[in-house]
Amino acid sequence: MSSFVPRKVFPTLDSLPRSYFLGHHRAGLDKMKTMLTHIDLVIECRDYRIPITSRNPLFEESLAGRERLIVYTKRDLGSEGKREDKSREAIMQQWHQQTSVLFSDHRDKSSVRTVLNFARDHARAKDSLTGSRMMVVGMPNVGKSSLLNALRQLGVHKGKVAFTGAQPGITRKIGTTVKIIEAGDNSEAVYLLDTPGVFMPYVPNAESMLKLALCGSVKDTVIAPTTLADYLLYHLNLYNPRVYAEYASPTNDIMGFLSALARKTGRLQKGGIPDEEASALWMIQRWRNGHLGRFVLDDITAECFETERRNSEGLGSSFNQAVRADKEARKQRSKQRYLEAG
Ligand SMILES: Nc1nc2c(ncn2[C@@H]2O[C@H](COP(=O)(O)OP(=O)(O)OP(=O)(O)O)[C@@H](O)[C@H]2O)c(=O)[nH]1
Repeated sequence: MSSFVPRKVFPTLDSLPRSYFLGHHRAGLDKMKTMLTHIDLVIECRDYRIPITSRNPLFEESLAGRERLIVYTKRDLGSEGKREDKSREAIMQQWHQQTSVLFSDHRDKSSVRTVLNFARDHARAKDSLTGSRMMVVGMPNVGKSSLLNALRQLGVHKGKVAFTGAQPGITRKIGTTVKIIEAGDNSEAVYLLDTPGVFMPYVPNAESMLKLALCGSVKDTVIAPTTLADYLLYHLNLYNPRVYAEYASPTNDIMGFLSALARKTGRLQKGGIPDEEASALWMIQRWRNGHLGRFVLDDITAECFETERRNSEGLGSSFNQAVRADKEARKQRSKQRYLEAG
């Protein structure tokens, strides 16, 4: 153990796909824009484990002009309830001086109550006779529907209305508004609208794509599971290699690690050959469920958010290019279909 040296950087993988902007993402975003005039508050969810990488600049461009609350979801998966969490969260608060910021774990009533109270106060301040309408937005699989269900459960004591799931793309269309707060003495009812997750048209670099994939924002078929597992192993080693002590000694060798994991967990193919791909998927799932350490993948410093924001502003033309390329590809596909139909 004392001689083990974790990798300090992960190799750049230029061949990784860097787009995942699907048809229902575009359609969802277009619809959100048309509905914006009827919305009093946009609740934007970002993943606590990748607070910088899960920021989608499209929301800034498309949903500008509405008051926004940023909720960092899945806090339980990125924090261990230690003192460092407080200082990390203080920095994250500082990033958004003009915007309110909250942190949530959909199973933790006190954090859900904080979001509910914010919504109630916002509605009271607006003082509308017809109630207040809010919209929850965010990247795929960030936890929007889970938050909506938790708010409804706590606010009006009603069961789950929105489907949730471990893979992205469960919500495909904007649903109907759901009541999360009853009308009371001092305020009208509050309604919340669930929306489909929207991915960014073009991810600025390969490492960001790995982070988004690891946190479940893209389907598990987009990046090879062994590549993703290698990226996770790199982070596990930086965090604490002892976290996987029951499966293997500290190592930077992903295939050796996956073989050991396959043998320990019985993931073997015919002839007793370790099934590395199945083991990679299992390892990723373990981490996503909080069983292989709870930590944040992005660097959290006072400056890094601003640097990232400036960088993504510089990428404006790439975003537009990606959108144009996507439009062109769709045009070509429909032309092809038309020709095939004869
Ligand atoms: N541990 C933990 N898991 C969460 C939390 N919020 C959501 N999840 C899980 O994350 C997964 C995705 O949650 P959803 O609510 O379906 O995410 P979504 O943003 O609505 O997903 P899309 O339909 O793709 O837009 C599910 O497996 C949830 O159980 C959280 O606060 N903590």
